[in-house]
Amino acid sequence: MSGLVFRQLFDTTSSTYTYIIGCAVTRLAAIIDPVYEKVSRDVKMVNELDLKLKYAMNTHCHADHVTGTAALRSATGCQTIISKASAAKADMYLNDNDIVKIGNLNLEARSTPGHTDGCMTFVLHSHKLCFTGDALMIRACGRTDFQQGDARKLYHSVHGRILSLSEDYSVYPAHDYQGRTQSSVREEKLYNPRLTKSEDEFVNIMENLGLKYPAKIDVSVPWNMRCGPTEVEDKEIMADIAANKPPA
Ligand SMILES: N[C@@H](CCC(=O)N[C@@H](CSS)C(=O)NCC(=O)O)C(=O)O
Repeated sequence: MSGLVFRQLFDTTSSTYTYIIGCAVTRLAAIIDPVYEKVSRDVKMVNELDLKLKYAMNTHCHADHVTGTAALRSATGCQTIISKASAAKADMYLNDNDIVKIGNLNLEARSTPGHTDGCMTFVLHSHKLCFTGDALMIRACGRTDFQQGDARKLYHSVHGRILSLSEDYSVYPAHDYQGRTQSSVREEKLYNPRLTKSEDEFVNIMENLGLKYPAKIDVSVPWNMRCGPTEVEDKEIMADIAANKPPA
């Protein structure tokens, strides 16, 4: 990928993908959807790639893991970013169609609500990549039964803002639970078992997913509304997260 330094990292506990996107010329970088317990790994990787972290961003206020964005700011001096519509705390807030400049790279922020109101998909047109968070997953999509979940909104977000990209765009989600790493707009248009259906059928599927609530929802949402802990992988905080104890 000419001009781009790109890594996909995985957290086995929450099945979260974290992405590093770096400009090969200026060495400036952004990290998307970092996990609190993995911040040391991420800082090491950024350093080994000879990058300087400019932004730590979230696609949305996650409900299943605590974000590493504020800890990355403490460790590297980067700025934290989330959508304005998320109502979560950060240094910078994104609105629909905003562009995040990372050296010579331009990352477009597309509002894709439905899993939460503040969900954004980040699109790197120069390299035909999109980071879909929990809006579009591989052969799946984000659930719509809590936070501000709305299946009809999600259906229109995914069709209007993601599957409308050209078919050769690669799709990188925030999670996969079956070991898959990436997809494409073409594959999801053809094979997504939910989004290939009519809107009404999609709503029916989403109302009957029968998923348990994420184990860490009660600790993740309050932390993520404040950008996560500022301490880097603090043992007591990690023990509290493991014990489902929300921030004071
Ligand atoms: N078991 C996991 C939570 C799994 C889950 O609910 N995943 C979410 C995204 S994280 S809020 C989702 O939208 N899943 C959709 C799907 O079809 O799997 C846990 O306990 O954390």
